[in-house]
Order: sequence, then structure tokens, then C-alpha cells
Amino acid sequence: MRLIVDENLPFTEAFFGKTAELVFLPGSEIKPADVKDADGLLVRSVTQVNEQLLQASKVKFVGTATIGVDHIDEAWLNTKGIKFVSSPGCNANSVVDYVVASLLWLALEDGFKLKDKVIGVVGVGQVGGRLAARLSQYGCKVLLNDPPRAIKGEKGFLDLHDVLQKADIVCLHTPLTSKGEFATKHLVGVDELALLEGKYLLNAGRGGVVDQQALKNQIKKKTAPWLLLDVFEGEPSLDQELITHCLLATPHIAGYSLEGKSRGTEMLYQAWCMHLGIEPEVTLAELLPVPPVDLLSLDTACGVEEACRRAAHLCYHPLNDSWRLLKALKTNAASAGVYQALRKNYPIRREFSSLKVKAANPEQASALKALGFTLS
Ligand SMILES: NC(=O)C1=CN([C@@H]2O[C@H](COP(=O)(O)OP(=O)(O)OC[C@H]3O[C@@H](n4cnc5c(N)ncnc54)[C@H](O)[C@@H]3O)[C@@H](O)[C@H]2O)C=CC1
Ligand SMILES: O=C(O)C(=O)[C@H](O)COP(=O)(O)O
Repeated sequence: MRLIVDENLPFTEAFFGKTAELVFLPGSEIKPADVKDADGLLVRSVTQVNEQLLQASKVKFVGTATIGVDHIDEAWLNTKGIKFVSSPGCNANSVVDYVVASLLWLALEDGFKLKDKVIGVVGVGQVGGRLAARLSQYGCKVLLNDPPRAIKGEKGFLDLHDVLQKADIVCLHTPLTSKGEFATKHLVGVDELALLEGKYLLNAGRGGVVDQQALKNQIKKKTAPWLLLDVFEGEPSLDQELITHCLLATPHIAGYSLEGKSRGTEMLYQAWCMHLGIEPEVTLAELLPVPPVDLLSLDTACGVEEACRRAAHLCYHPLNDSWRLLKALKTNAASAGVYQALRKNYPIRREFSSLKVKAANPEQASALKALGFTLS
């Protein structure tokens, strides 16, 4: 068995080594000649998997270690009987950690309490659902928009414009789709952006969900929302003018916790074993290293939100990623190269749940638990 593997998938040797010969390639450079004699292909979001790539190959198994599947022509794979698997939810906690860490930073910088804000969540699936749960348990008022769920009769959802009007902070967590009743391409366009003036807009879904040109026009008119963007239209190229305007701009790394990326590999390994009709022998639990900080012990002098912020930023501070991106873009005009290099050399980052926190009082304990930390 021969597997072509994106070199940015962690633990592939440990998971797949006994079952196949592995050929590692940069994901954006995988070509038809590379996959011609392969049995399987393991990718991330940067490989377009379609007829052009696979028509002359004998690949019978394609796996993406990502939640998003907008880089995969699933319909074509289906017609060819090629087994396709994605990794639903693999890095959802990582994205939620990213959002929570970002909002706690924002609250400090802009002088508000996160708990006092109304948060709109657009797209209430694995990511949006977990984000909404954490924030509402923390005490925020959370407004939800998800028409595909609402139309099935599920309760608790509002119309998009209602959410944009009523929320102080809007977080986008839909997939990118361009067909069908609920297509999300440019879901946030001129009219929606007009409702967001003076508010905060965080996008950690896909860049194309926001009409970037409309956003840039709004920036010129000084009516744009404050932006926290992890994803951009046209990646890997980045619009430097837009990035300069962002409060936080990160190179599509919201899902890049070690746990999140590795869970993707583990999910593909389990699907590959099933495809081969063998029992999985390796688990992620035995591969993950011990987290670098064992225990955070908080003092009672630390206020509840400050306690959460300290715990969050001990695990992850989004400003580090934003600073690295801005700095690299200042010294390098080729934004695609900067984007790719930062993602390829991403430092190890652990999820909130990996940190044990000793709270000083019950208020701290319940807020920390709500936001995803493990209480000691
Ligand atoms: N920035 C990053 O690093 C990451 C980004 N993502 C992106 O986040 C997206 C969401 O991930 P999950 O929550 O795991 O996916 P999911 O499939 O569990 O949830 C997506 C939700 O969006 C809803 N939705 C679809 N069309 C909509 C519309 N027009 N308006 C409002 N809601 C709509 C769906 O009904 C669903 O509930 C992924 O598709 C991916 O593109 C995912 C992981 C990491
Ligand atoms: O899972 C997803 O969907 C994501 O957006 C991934 O975090 C993106 O990672 P790459 O595949 O682009 O490395």
C-alpha cells in the first residue's frame, strides 16, 4: 500500500507506518504524477482534490484531516467510487479556544467585561455549538443563527439580520458553500456589513463567507466593524491593506492546536483501518506529549474574568500569531509565502482542556469550567 501524505499532518508515521509506505509532500504541490500509483491520499485544506488530480490515478481512499471540505470535489469522488473521509469536529475545540482567547484579550484592551456582551454565533455546528455553550455557561447572552438547523424545526435560532443587529460581537463559523438554498459565499455582504458598523466581527470559518471587497470599501469609508480575522478570501495570498486594518489577523491557524491537528490524523487512521478491514492499533492518547504547564494555581485576589484570561493566555495568546504575521508581512512582500511558512512552522499549542487550574473560589471555578479548563 502506498499513501501520499501532506507533510503537515502530525504523527502520520506513528499512525500509518505499519500499514503503508508513506510519501510526504507539501500539500499545495501534490500533482497528478505523484498520486498516479498511490492507493490513498491524505490531505489538508491546501490540496484541491478533484478530477484533474485523480483521473489517472488508482487512489481508492482520500482523507482530509480537516473539518472543512470546500477543497474536495466530493461529487466526483462519489461517481468514481473513491472512499472519502473528512475529520468532523477534530479541531473544533481548538477554534473555540482561539475565539475565547481572542475575546478575553479584546475585553481587556477595549475595557469591557466579556460576560456583559451579546455574542452572535452564525453557523451553530461543531465549532459554533461548542462556542455558544461555553460562552453562555460563562454568562454571556448568545444569539444563534443557523437556517439549515432552524428549517428542520430546531428551536432557538434567529434570522441573520436580527443577530447582526442585536449582537455586540459576531462570530462566523459556517462552512463555505456556493450552491443551494443556504449557500454561504458572501453571506456577509454589503447589507450585512452595514449592520455591523462599530461592532466586532470575528471570522474563523472561511474567508469567502465575507465579501472581502465590500469590507474593503467599508474600511475606506471608515464604517467597517472592528475585525478579528483568521481566514481570508484568496488564501494563500493575503490582502495587506485589510490585514493592517484588523485588530487581530492570523494565518488560518484557529484550528492549529496540537490536539486539533493530531485528532485529524487519528480520525483518518481509524477510517483507513476500516477501509483495509483491520483493527486500529495506535491511539492519540499514547502519542500526545505531556503539556508544558502542569498546574495553574490562582489567587483569590484575581477577579473572575482576569483568572480566565490568565488561564487562556497561558495556553494560547492570539496576539503572538497576529504579531508574527504583521511582522513577516512588513519584511516580505510575498504574502502567500509568509502565510505558508507561518503555518508550516507553527509552534506547539495545547488546548485549554490540557491545563489543570486550581481556582481560589467557587466563582472562579465555575467560570473556568465553563470556558473549557480542567479544574484540579
Ligand atoms: N479557521 C480554522 O482554522 C478552521 C475553520 N473551520 C471552518 O469552520 C467551519 C465550521 O466547522 P464546524 O462547526 O465543525 O462545521 P459543522 O458542519 O459542524 O457546522 C456548520 C454549521 O453551519 C451551519 N450553516 C450552513 N449554512 C449556513 C448558513 N447559510 N447560515 C448559517 N449557518 C449555516 C450548518 O447548518 C452547521 O450547523 C468549517 O466548515 C470550516 O470551514 C473549521 C476548523 C478550523
Ligand atoms: O479543519 C479545517 O477546516 C481547517 O480550516 C483547518 O484547520 C485548516 O488547516 P489546513 O488544512 O489549512 O492546514
